[in-house]
Amino acid sequence: KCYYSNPSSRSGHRGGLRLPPRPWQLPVVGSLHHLLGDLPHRSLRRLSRRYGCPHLMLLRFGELPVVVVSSGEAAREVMRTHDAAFATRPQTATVRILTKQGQAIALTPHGDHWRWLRKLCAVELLSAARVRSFRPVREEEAARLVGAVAASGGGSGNNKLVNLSEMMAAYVADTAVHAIMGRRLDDRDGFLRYVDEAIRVASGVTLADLFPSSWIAGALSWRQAHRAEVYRQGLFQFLDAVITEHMERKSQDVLLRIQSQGSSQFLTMGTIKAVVFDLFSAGTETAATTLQWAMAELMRNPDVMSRAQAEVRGAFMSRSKVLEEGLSNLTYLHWVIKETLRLHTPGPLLIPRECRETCKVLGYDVPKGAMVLVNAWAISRDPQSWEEPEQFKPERFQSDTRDFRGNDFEFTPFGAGRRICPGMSFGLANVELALANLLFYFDWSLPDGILPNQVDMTEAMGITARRKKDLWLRAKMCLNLPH
Ligand code: HEM
Repeated sequence: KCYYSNPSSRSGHRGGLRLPPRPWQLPVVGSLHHLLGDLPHRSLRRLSRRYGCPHLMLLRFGELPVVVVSSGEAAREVMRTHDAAFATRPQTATVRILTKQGQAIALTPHGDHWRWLRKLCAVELLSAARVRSFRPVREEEAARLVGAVAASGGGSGNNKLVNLSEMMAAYVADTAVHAIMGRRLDDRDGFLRYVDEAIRVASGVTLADLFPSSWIAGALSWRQAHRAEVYRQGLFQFLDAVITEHMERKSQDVLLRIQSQGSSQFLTMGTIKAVVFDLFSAGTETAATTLQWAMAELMRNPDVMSRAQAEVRGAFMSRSKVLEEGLSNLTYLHWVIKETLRLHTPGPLLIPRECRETCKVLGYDVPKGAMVLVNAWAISRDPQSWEEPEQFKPERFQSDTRDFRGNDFEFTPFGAGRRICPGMSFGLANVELALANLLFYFDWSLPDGILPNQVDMTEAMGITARRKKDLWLRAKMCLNLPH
């Protein structure tokens, strides 16, 4: 225990700063050993509880200071009170390689380029009017999802197991691409492989990031850098083909229209590709993950499934199909989605931020340059803020008016402040329509021999909280498909 700092020195004053408390550290690696063996958001919650750091905790990954935010109170300070000071993103070596040819939005530092693209999202790409205009695309893709489930085992009389995870991921990818580019991709599976790889590559931290002062670490990082470079080149070739074909068809796509008018210095061809991929990837993984957990929770909680299904069928039975304009009346389904986002926050640590200037948070100094991780997953399961936090109970929202739109800091699956997700309405519209359709047309059951409380809820290793195993279910069609 020779490296254990005694409790009184754990929130030390150093260089005139009152730093947040920290668990014991090892020389060189700092706090990294604390994260071994479990998912990052789970390890960080365990650490903050064990070492009595309920709000803020200071870690060190190699030489890099990392501040972890674990309470709604501290999240409010970071994403509202001092939002401007925390509105930039760390530029790791991998991020620099990935954004060499064009900066998009999610990983881009705070500044004019990012501000301009956010405005473009708010006004053009993801505005409420634009999201409404995608309705025919969503309805077409939701009908295809229902058709695909019926064809692969859910048709009447047929009751085969279907890989619902795979089908929902395909639906979400097709909807995002179809809406943004005007049609589906021929090579959707190739695209999904790039998204998968993007999340793995972008979340990688190299030795050079951990030990910026060491040339040896820099030299040893070449292999990771090379892998990121090869990935970037492959991705841009793929996007070249997609965008060239798109331009040849002269689609009136917003990004290309603005670029052809030369109305901004920021919108180079490299930026267009990067933004298109940012929107595809940010919109695909998160919404697919939400749908997969929602269906898994419904299977684990048959009473919730019955109530949600009764609501959807009651609302649409007379019209024999699900219509988007009726979705806003489905209060219970909306609670189911909220509860899914609370328990299974798709980005459990949001996207890392960086402190731009030393800043006082709840009496502690967060040093300039520190990476800041908001553990939104732990905060939305915090027993100080939520009753029975580990239980899936959509009814809690009957009396609890907290929402995920960035004003309730105990519940921020879309982040908050300047960096809040600009695709929230688009993502939710995709999730709601698909879920309503799946519950309307089919009765669902588990594979033989599996009881509701045995549904596997293991999360996969990584920075997103996706399911480790695909969800295989039996679908029995209850209503005829509309012609
Ligand atoms: C259920 C669906 C979704 C969830 C849970 C989600 C969640 C998030 C989160 C947690 C962040 C980081 C916020 C922060 O750092 O404070 C984010 C950022 C972002 N999201 Fe989403 N997202 C979803 C859907 C979408 C969709 C459909 C799109 C676009 C098509 C999108 C585009 C983006 C972009 C561009 C950013 C970066 C914003 C910036 O850095 O300024 N997201 N999202």
